[in-house]
Order: sequence, then C-alpha cells, then structure tokens
Amino acid sequence: MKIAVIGTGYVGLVSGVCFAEKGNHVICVDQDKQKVEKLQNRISPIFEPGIEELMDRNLKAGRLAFTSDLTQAIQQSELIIIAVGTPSLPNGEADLQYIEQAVMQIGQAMNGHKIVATKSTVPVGTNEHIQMILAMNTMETFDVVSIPEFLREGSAIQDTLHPDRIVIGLDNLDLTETLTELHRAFTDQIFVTSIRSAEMIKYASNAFLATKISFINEISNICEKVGADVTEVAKGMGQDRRIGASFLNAGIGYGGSCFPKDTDALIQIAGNVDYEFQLLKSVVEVNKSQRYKVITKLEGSLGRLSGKIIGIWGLSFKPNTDDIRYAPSIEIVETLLKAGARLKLYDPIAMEKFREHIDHPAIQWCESALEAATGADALCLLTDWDEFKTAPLSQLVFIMEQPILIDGRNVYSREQIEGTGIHYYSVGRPDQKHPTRHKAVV
Ligand SMILES: NC(=O)c1ccc[n+]([C@@H]2O[C@H](COP(=O)([O-])OP(=O)(O)OC[C@H]3O[C@@H](n4cnc5c(N)ncnc54)[C@H](O)[C@@H]3O)[C@@H](O)[C@H]2O)c1
Ligand SMILES: O=c1ccn([C@@H]2O[C@H](COP(=O)(O)OP(=O)(O)O[C@H]3O[C@H](CO)[C@@H](O)[C@H](O)[C@H]3O)[C@@H](O)[C@H]2O)c(=O)[nH]1
Repeated sequence: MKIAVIGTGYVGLVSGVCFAEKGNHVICVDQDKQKVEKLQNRISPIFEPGIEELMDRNLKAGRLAFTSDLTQAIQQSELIIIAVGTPSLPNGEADLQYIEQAVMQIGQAMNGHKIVATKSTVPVGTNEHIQMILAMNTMETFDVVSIPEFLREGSAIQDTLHPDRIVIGLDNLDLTETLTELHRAFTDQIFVTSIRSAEMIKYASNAFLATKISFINEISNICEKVGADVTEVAKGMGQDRRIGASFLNAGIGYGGSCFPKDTDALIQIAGNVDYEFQLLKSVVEVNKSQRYKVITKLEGSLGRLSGKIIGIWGLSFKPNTDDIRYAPSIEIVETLLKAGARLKLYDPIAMEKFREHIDHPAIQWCESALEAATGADALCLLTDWDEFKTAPLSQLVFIMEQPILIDGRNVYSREQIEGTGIHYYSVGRPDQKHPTRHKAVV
C-alpha cells in the first residue's frame, strides 16, 4: 500500500519504517526541516534500538522516503497516518492544535479519495472532529479511522513488528478487509471496533497500566512499614494469571510522554461528561508523591542536603530511550538543587536532552557511572539501564565519600549488595546497612 505518515516522532518514524519493512511504500513527513534533513541522511533524530538499521535497509530498497513537503506526500498516497503530538494543556486536557493543523493541511492537499488514520492518542470524539475539518477543507471523498498505537519507547520496533494486538476503529465496514489485510503482516490479533471504542481503548489501557504501577507503589510503601519485601510480594502476586507479572515493578513511579498526559486527559474526558474518575485521580497523586521517596531516603541518611554531593545514575524516564519527557529525574534534580545539593549526573544516552532542559552551576556532567559516584555523599539510581545493573558495586566503597546507594528502581538483589560495604536503600524492601568502613586509599 502507498502510505504517508505525518509526524516523524517516536510513533510516526517507527510506524513508517515498520510499514516499509513489510513491503509498503512509505513517505514520512515532518514540518521540522532539520529532522527531515537528518532522516534523509539516514540519521535517526531519536534513540531507539534497531531504528537506523531498518531505516537504512528500507531507504536502500526504495520503499521509504522522508520529506517536509506534505502536499506531495498526500497526493502520492492512499492511506494517510496522523502521528503528530497531542501534549497536555495546562488543565490536563489533550492539546489538539497539531492534529487540527495537520488535518487542515491534509484536506487542502487531497487529490482524490484517501483513508485518514489517526494513530496519535486523541480524546473520544476527536475523529468526528477530524471528519468535520477535512470536509471543510476538501471536495474529495475520504474515510477517517482510528488506529491507536500501543508501542513502548525503548522496544518500539519489537512492539510494532510483534504487537499483542492491533485495534482498528472504523464506522465504514467496507474498509475492514483493506485495513485488516495491511495489519495482518504484524499479527492476526486484530480487533475491529467502532471509532469511539478504539479511542477509549487507548486511554483505558494506559490508565490501567498506570494503575498497576501506582498500586504496587502503594503496596511498597506499606511493605516498608510492615517489614515485607515488595519484589517478593509482586512475584507472588504475578504468578496468578488473573493478575499477571508485568507492570508490578515498584520504584519512583512512572514518567514518559504517555502515562502522565494520558491519565490527566482521561480524567478530563470523564470530567467533561460529569464523571469524577476518583480511582485514576488517586493513581496520579500516588505517582506524583512516589518520586520524593528518593529525597526522603536521602534526608534520612544524610540529614540536611545543602552542600552534599549527590551522584545520579539515570535521567531518561525508562531505559533504552533518550526521552526525558515527564521523567521523575526532572523533579528529583530540581528538588535537590533547591535544597542546595551539588549534583554529579550520568545517563548513558539522555544527557544531552536533559542538559537542554536543566542546566545549573551546581551540576557536574559526568562521562561514566563511576565518575558520577566518585566523591559523592550518596548515589541515587533513577533509571534501570542495564549498564547500572552490571556496575562494579564493590568499587563504590572506595570511590564514594559515603557509600550510600538509593536504588529508585529496585535493581539490585540482596546478594549483589552483600559484602560490598554499601548502605543500600531501595523502595519497599528492607534496607541493607553495613558497619561504616573507612574510605580506603587507592
Ligand atoms: N511516544 C510514544 O511512546 C507513544 C506511543 C503510543 C502513542 N503515542 C501517541 O502518538 C502521538 C505522537 O507521539 P510522539 O511521541 O511520536 O510525538 P513526537 O512529539 O515525538 O513527534 C511528533 C512529530 O510530529 C511533527 N508534526 C507536528 N505537526 C506536524 C504537521 N502539521 N506536519 C508534519 N509534522 C508535524 C513534529 O514536528 C514532531 O516531529 C501522541 O499522540 C502520543 O500520545 C506515543
Ligand atoms: O512495572 C513498571 C513498569 C513501568 N514503570 C514505569 O512506567 C513508565 C512507562 O513505561 P513503559 O510503559 O514501559 O513505557 P512507555 O514508552 O511510556 O509506554 C507506555 O505508553 C505508550 C504511549 O501511550 C503506550 O503505547 C505503551 O503501551 C505504554 O506501555 C516508565 O517511567 C517506567 O519506568 C514502572 O515504574 N513500573
């Protein structure tokens, strides 16, 4: 099929490349000319494992192209996929300005019948609004469908090539065969439903996953008080197939460009029809306070933080991505700076993006995990990158001022900590304190 993808962010780029990989002819459009130039030079503007290899292969095969010329892309395609951002407005509602602008441009460029598919996450009823905007901007015929995206950053290629399911929301049943056929290249688990249900499935799925995380985080807070270990509790719970083991990792809570904005948006969607989504409001509140556990634990072991040197391992909202949108690290770093701490930051990939967001004279940007730990009064792990999971912990006692490790993602096992001399604090698990050793001279 000939496909145009509007927006080459995390979703648009990955979808475009994966549709090309399955033999379709895909042209990806972005209004950001610098991004397009990079892409044309086979450089991905985002860090996503495997993306550049797939880009390269499909560009060479002539199935993939990048442009900032939206009209040309629309005119040569049968299916137009909208993958522009839908960030939050200050009241939590989804900001639809990029959708509206893109749809207007699509309408004005149309030169015949097109299927317009919305992949961006949009509130229930938005696709009807899209139909209206298109009708106001073109005399051509069109169909609007909702095909929400469920990929996760960091494993976006795998998730797209091997999804658990694909949801297709459509009102014109004549499109069922064409769209099912197109997506069967990825999976047979295709669920065709109404447009409004498809829009709701996306928000409900994210809200449910966020609820699992806040639930286990609350359990972890209780575990700390009653002396249970939340990792064992989660394991025991997860063995029940009705509960499932995934999304039960306690820690400093969820971040990223999706859960925070989509939970806020769903609360607003409910509010707009006079329904107070009490459960989801609590999920959001629990998540907001959970990240401060790191600060409380630091204060508990160091007292006043002013003048203290704190090493930070991990800035991205999760491993294997450079995305820092709504990362818990942002508020933690801001709070530590306000408290007068001096910070040594390290992330394998997200340093540049983080530095564009926050720069401060009290921050030292480090080139390795061990450099960030050197001379620190305490070390906080905020992102569960593999590099940290396999870090040489036994060296910390020699290089840190005080060997205090606050593990915000419950990465290390008791066995890994034992014998290292580290005072280890995690989330919802018993602390492991050791007799203070004097720093050895190395
Ligand atoms: N990031 C994820 O993991 C993820 C997963 C599933 C769904 N989603 C949803 O998908 C949508 C896109 O998310 P993202 O993270 O890829 O966004 P993003 O901000 O990374 O990318 C959006 C891109 O769209 C471009 N754009 C905006 N208006 C345009 C226009 N009129 N013409 C051409 N290009 C235009 C921007 O320049 C930008 O490059 C959002 O609704 C999001 O909620 C995101
Ligand atoms: O048990 C867990 C699982 C995740 N997280 C955190 O939750 C956040 C989100 O993680 P994840 O869901 O893996 O990444 P995203 O890329 O944000 O993907 C989510 O958001 C996307 C955008 O809507 C959806 O498409 C995906 O299905 C949905 O998983 C991260 O901060 C994780 O550290 C936890 O704290 N505990």
